[in-house]
Amino acid sequence: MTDRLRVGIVTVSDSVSQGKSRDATGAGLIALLCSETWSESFCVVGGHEAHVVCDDEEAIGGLVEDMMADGSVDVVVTAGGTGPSPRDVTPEALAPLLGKRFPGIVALMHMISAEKSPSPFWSLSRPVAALAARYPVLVIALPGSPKGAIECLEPVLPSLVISDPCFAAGPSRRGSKYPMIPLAEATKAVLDAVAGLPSPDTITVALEAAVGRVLAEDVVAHADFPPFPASMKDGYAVVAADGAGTYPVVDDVVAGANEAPPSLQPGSVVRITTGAPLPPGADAVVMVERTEVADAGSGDGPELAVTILDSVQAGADVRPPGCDIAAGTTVLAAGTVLTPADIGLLATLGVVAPRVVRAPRVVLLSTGTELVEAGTEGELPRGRIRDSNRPMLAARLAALPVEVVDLGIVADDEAAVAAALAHAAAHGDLVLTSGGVSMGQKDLVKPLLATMGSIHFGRVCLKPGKPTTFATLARTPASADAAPPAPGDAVLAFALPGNPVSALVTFELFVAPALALLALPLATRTAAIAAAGVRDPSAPALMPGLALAGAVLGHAIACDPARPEFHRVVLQWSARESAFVANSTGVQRSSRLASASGASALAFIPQQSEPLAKGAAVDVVLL
Ligand SMILES: Nc1nc2c(c(=O)[nH]1)N[C@H]1C(S)=C(S)[C@@H](COP(=O)(O)OP(=O)(O)OC[C@H]3O[C@@H](n4cnc5c(N)ncnc54)[C@H](O)[C@@H]3O)O[C@H]1N2
Ligand code: MOO
Repeated sequence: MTDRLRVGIVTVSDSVSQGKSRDATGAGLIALLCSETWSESFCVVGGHEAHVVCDDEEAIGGLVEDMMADGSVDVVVTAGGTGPSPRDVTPEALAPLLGKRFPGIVALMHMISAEKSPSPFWSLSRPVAALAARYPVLVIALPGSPKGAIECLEPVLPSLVISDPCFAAGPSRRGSKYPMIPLAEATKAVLDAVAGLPSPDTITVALEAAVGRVLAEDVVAHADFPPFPASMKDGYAVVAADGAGTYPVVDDVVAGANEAPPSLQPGSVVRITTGAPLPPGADAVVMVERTEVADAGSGDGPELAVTILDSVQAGADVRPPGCDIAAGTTVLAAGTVLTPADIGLLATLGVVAPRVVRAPRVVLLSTGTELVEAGTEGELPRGRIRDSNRPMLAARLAALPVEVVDLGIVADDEAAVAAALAHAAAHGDLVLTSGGVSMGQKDLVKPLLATMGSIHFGRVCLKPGKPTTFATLARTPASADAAPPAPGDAVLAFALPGNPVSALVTFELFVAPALALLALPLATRTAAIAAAGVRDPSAPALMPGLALAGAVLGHAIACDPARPEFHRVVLQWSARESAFVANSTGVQRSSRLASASGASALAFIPQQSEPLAKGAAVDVVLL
C-alpha cells in the first residue's frame, strides 16, 4: 500500500436524500476518520460531505458500484438501511457486488453494539463487511444512527488498516492516483494558481483594433463632455423666465458653427439645431413642434418672429457641460473588456491608441495516435478519426482576447508528447491539450505534466469531464539567451479529456474564465478573485466570470448519483411561466458533439439518485 486508505462514505437515508434531515451520521463518520487518531491511516474521498442516497436497492447498488469502478476508493463505508424494516435494503443492494465476507468484523460490530446499546434492538441490525467481487475495495455497511455508526466503525478501523495488503495484493489496485475532487476545490485550485501570476505586459493598439481587448489602465476624462451647453432639440433657444409669447428671432445657430453667437437678450429667441452650443444668456430650448411662426419674413432666412406656445423651466432640453462625461472622472477602468460602446467613449475622449493587456498566448495541441487532420479527405484508415477538438477549441479561442499557437496533432508517443509540452511551456502562457488524461496505457499527458511542474488536480467530480487535469508548469526560457522568467511566473496547463463534449464543457467551465482572469491587470484580477469568494465554503463552486441564470426544466432529467452533470440544454423564454425553460439536446454521451451543437446553456444537474422533475428549478451556465 502506498498511502492512506481512501474511504468513500455513503449515507443511505430517505429523509436525508429528500433534504428533510441533516446528514449527522455522514458528518460524524467523516469527523472520526479525519480525527488526529485516524487521519494518518485514512483519507475521506469526496470532500467534507458524504454521498447521500435514498433507501432504494438499485440506487444504492449503482452508487457503490460507480464509486468502486471509479478507482478512487479503497473502502466504501455505508451507513443506514441495515435494519429490519421493508425500506432497509442496504445489505440486499450490496450483496451482488460482494465477494469474500469478513464475519469477524461483523461479530466485532455486534459485540460493541451489545455492550454499548441499552436496548436489544442492535441484534436486528445487519451490518456487512466484505471484499467487493470485482474491485480491490472493502465494503462496510453500518447502522444508520450517528451513535451506532460511529460506535461500530471505530473498533473495526484497525482491522481495515491491516486488511489492506490482503486485498490490495489480489487484483492489483489499478485506480487513478488522482483523487476525484469536488468542483469547488477544482475552482479554488485554478483561482489560487491564477492569483499568484504576475500582471500581464501591456501594449498600445490602434482604436480600430481595440474591441475585445482588455484595458490596461484607467482612462480619465481631461475635459467636460459636452464641452459647452448644447441644445437637445431642434427649436429655439430662449430665456426661460420670458415664458410663452411671441418673440423676435434674432439669430440662427447650427451644430458645428464655430462663431460664438452674441448674447441672447430677454424678450428674444435664437433658432438652434440639436447639438449646437446655446448662445450666452439663453437657458432653455423649446422644440420647434411647440412653436408657431408669427412672422415668416421673406421666407429665405429664418423666420422673423415665433410664438412660443408653452413656458419652460430653465435647463429644459439643454445638456450642460460635463453632463455626459465630467472632467476628472474615470470613464473606463483598467480591466474593462472593450465593447463597441467603449470604443466610442475612447474616441470621444480622443484616445486613439489605448493601452491594453498583451493577449495571453495559448498553445493548443491535440494528443492521440488515432487523430488525423480535419482536412484529410476520403475514407480514413481503420482506427483513425479526424481531430475535431483542435478546430473546435481554436474556434472558441478566436472569440477571446488571446493569441493562439497551434502545435497540431501529437501522437501518443512519450518523446513526442514530452517535446510538445516542453515547447508549449516555453512559448505559452497557457498550455491547452486534449486527450491522453485517462487510464489507458497511452494516456501520457498527466505523468509528463507531473515532471514539468505541479498537478493541482487530475480528476474532478464532474460529468462530463472527470479526467480534467490542471497543472502549473515551470516556464522555461524559449532560448538560451532569452530573459529568465519573472519570479513566481508559471505557465498554466489544462489537459482536457479527449472526448469532444468533455473538452468543450471543461473549456467553458475552467479555461475560458481562467483566460479572462489571466488577461486582467493584477489589481483587477485580485479584486475579481476576492469578489468570487471561493474561499468561503458557502460560495458558488464555479469560476467567476461565468454567466449564470436560472431556468426550469421542460421535462424530467435523470440525475447521476456519483457526479453532478452539466447537461446541454436549449433555453426558450416562456412568457406564461416568466422563466427560461430548459430542454435537453438529447443523448448526453461525451463523444456525441451533437449534444453541444445548438445548446444555449449548460444546466447544472445535481449529484443525486432521484431524477429532477419537469418544472424543477436549475442553475444554468449561459454559453
Ligand atoms: N478505465 C477508465 N477509462 C476511462 C475513464 C476512467 O475513469 N477509467 N474515463 C473515461 C472518461 S470519463 C473520459 S472523458 C475519457 C477521457 O479520456 P482521455 O482524456 O484519456 O482521452 P482519449 O482516451 O485520448 O480519448 C477519448 C475519446 O475521445 C476521442 N478523441 C480524443 N481526442 C480527440 C480529438 N482531438 N478529436 C476527436 N476525438 C478525440 C478518442 O478517439 C476517444 O474516443 O476516458 C474514459 N475512459
Ligand atoms: O467524464 Mo467523461 O468526460 O464523462 O466522458
